[in-house]
Amino acid sequence: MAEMFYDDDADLSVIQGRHVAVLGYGSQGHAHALSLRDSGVDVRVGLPAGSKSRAKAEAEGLRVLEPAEACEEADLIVVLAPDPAQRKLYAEAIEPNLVEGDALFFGHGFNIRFDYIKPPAGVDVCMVAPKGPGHLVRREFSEGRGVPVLVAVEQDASGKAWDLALSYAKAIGGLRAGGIRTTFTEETETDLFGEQAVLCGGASQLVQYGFETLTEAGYQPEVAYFECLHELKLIVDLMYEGGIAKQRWSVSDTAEYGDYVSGPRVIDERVKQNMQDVLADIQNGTFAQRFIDDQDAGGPEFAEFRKKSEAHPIEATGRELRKLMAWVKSHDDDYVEGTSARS
Ligand SMILES: NC(=O)C1=CN([C@@H]2O[C@H](COP(=O)(O)OP(=O)(O)OC[C@H]3O[C@@H](n4cnc5c(N)ncnc54)[C@H](OP(=O)(O)O)[C@@H]3O)[C@@H](O)[C@H]2O)C=CC1
Ligand SMILES: CC[C@](O)(C(C)=O)C(=O)O
Ligand SMILES: [Mg+2]
Ligand SMILES: [Mg+2]
Repeated sequence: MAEMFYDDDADLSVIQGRHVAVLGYGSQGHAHALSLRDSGVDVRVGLPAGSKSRAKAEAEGLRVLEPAEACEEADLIVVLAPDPAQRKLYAEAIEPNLVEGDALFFGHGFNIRFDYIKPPAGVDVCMVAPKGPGHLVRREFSEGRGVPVLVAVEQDASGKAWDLALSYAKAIGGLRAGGIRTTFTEETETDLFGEQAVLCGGASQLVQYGFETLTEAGYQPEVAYFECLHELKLIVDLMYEGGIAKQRWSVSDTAEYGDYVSGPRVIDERVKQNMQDVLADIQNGTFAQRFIDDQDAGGPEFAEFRKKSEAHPIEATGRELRKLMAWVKSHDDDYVEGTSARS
């Protein structure tokens, strides 16, 4: 059984006694910076001079400094820039400003797990990794709820790193939903697996294949969109509330019987073998190497993938239909319809 932690297990005053630099103000960065601030923590944001995010952070009343300046002022640095940017950010802005007694925090273990960052002794190295997108981490916190977190200590130089990590997790609302004690390795490998095989890669491919199968058979794209994408949220909401059992409780017996007959036909044992192959590539570093090599070359493969996916016909159909459903709207003012890139 996992070791679980809730609000009563953590002392907020621990993180309230620190000076925090949040590096990056994107999906996770804005959520952590604003929720730490709202929890009474001294926060500054570190962003490069020409950063597009500067105006957003300043509009929220946050102090924004260059990353190196923010790190120099702080005794706790949380690295929430994109994973492939972290190695250079660490070498240029973080490492020169780390002193004994400081703490280095991450929202995901990628750079520690794959050895792109090697922190010095004398520094606590911790992770508070939300199990949800940053925009939801902030939305849930603001509404008095929270997104679960995985918490890990890689290096306990102070002897108090665990209490510090738990206090941080409480300050961003993670312990309202529950924190699980883990390791950087377990978090990194399971997170990469989940997003590739199930949550993002698996689900997106399933939806696109469903849409293609119906439209290529001559059915209307709008019907295919409602069936394969729009309704998926409503079905997943039931799973979120009560597991797969509750979803099966609510759908018709026809759907439930079809689920048992055709689910394993569509997602057969070869899919499980594919998942095992994906997991092996994560564990042996093949995926990390491919991603970082592409990013180091300016991301040509990434840009090609993104362009192809944005051009899939399901996106255009969905854009038109969502305009007609006033209640289906983006909660995020800075989201630009039709793009995967963050503005
Ligand atoms: N996205 C998510 O929901 C989740 C992310 N994580 C982890 O959190 C971390 C952050 O990911 P995510 O929030 O998606 O990142 P984003 O892509 O949203 O981060 C972009 C932000 O980082 C800034 N940035 C880019 N380069 C630098 C730099 N060199 N120095 C400082 N700031 C920089 C960007 O500035 P500009 O505006 O100028 O581009 C922007 O503010 C990663 O480790 C990720 O794996 C963990 C759980 C979920
Ligand atoms: C599912 C994708 C994720 O792992 C997340 C939101 O938890 C990410 O890296 O963004
Ligand atoms: Mg994740
Ligand atoms: Mg992830």
